[in-house]
Amino acid sequence: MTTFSPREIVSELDRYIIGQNDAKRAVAIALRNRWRRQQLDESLRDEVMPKNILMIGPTGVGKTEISRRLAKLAGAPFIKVEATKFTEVGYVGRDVEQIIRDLVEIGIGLIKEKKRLDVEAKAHAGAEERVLDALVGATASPATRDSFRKKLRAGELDDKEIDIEVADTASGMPGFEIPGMPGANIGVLNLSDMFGKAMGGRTKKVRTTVKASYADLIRDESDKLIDNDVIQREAVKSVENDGIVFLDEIDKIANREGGMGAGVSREGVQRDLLPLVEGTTVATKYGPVKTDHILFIASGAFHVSKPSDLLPELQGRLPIRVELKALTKEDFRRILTETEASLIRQYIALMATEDLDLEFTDDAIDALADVAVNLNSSIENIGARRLQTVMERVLDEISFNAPDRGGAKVVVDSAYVREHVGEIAADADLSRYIL
Ligand SMILES: Nc1ncnc2c1ncn2[C@@H]1O[C@H](COP(=O)(O)OP(=O)(O)OP(=O)(O)O)[C@@H](O)[C@H]1O
Repeated sequence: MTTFSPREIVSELDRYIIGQNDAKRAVAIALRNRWRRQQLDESLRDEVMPKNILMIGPTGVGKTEISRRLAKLAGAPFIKVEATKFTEVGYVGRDVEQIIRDLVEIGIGLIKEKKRLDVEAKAHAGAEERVLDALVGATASPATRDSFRKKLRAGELDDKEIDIEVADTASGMPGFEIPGMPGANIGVLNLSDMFGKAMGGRTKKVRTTVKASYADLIRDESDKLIDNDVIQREAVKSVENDGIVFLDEIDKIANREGGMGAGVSREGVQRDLLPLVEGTTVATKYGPVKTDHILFIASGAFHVSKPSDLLPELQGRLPIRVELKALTKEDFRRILTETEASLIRQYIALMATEDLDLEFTDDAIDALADVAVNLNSSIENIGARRLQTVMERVLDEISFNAPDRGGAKVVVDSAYVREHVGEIAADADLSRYIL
């Protein structure tokens, strides 16, 4: 849980996402509200429901990115699901609960990672002992052990091969779901957990180098140091209080009449989703999870349908509406140059690994933005995603030949950009396939 103020949250998001201020503000307030709720007395705390958000805007303009970055900032479990997935043939109503089960798995991963960091030093020490066991045997004299320890720490034994025994994470009895009863695999999995523990878990022998063995051994040792029950309890709590569900393509299920052949009707999917958004309890293999305080961010372009086509109950549960704007050429320029992990920075860094000094002139950035905007308007508007395809094409040759050109400096200017994508971009039919 972050203690950032809404202003600080927005400025954090500004590092990665250009523009879209309304959406950033809305999610910043939602996140701050969670912190505020936690400060309340228990009795009032349960009454405060999250104000879920409906993001309206064309594809590729930052809806998912804003939500994902927000979750990262908050250390919150985050999941993105396409609402249309539930209209497919073969889905049954209660499948939507799987969203929450998946979110808990994500929560478990996050908490585990956090706990692993807490016990890292101890786990590293344990791993070192096991490497020494593998090198000199568990019965070697303390003096021998110490001399090997010195060499080990000096990195002199890094490439030596050893046999180690680590937990076989792929093992365990397979859990299976009973059709029509999602979550009914609980018993089976608990059994395998129980047997796993009673038998000390299944292990496998692997031959590896000293250096490479550490990752596995540290994971193994930290798993011994962290208590699974605590992780599960904390993960459920974190999902209940901090979880964020991003429901994409909500506009595609917004049609009220749409009875659709063999698939589940769109209104049916809305009805299935409603309890989750309103607050229900979902059975997971880690115990019941209440969805009352999970934040839902629904998103869609709403080109054809309107938010008012959603079921009234669902509309009421998505009270905050924000509109995201289509990106302009200037936005594209800024996305290329100003964001923390911009494509330009990524390519420069990647080429630097080949000792190639890559540079983009200002007019090259201009040309890249220009090509992307033109393609978006002539073929299909896919928003900032267009930059990826354009950049890939422009840099294809440089990227392919980089290993042969170590030490060189390559300057990409507007002429270079036009030379490499200009022709394709001008030919609408060709660009449909290539850019
Ligand atoms: N305003 C922006 N600033 C920086 N990068 C952006 C922006 N908008 C989109 N991008 C980049 O474009 C890609 C697609 O954006 P995103 O996933 O947020 O799309 P979206 O609006 O959620 O669309 P969809 O609903 O189709 O998923 C991401 O890699 C993201 O980093």
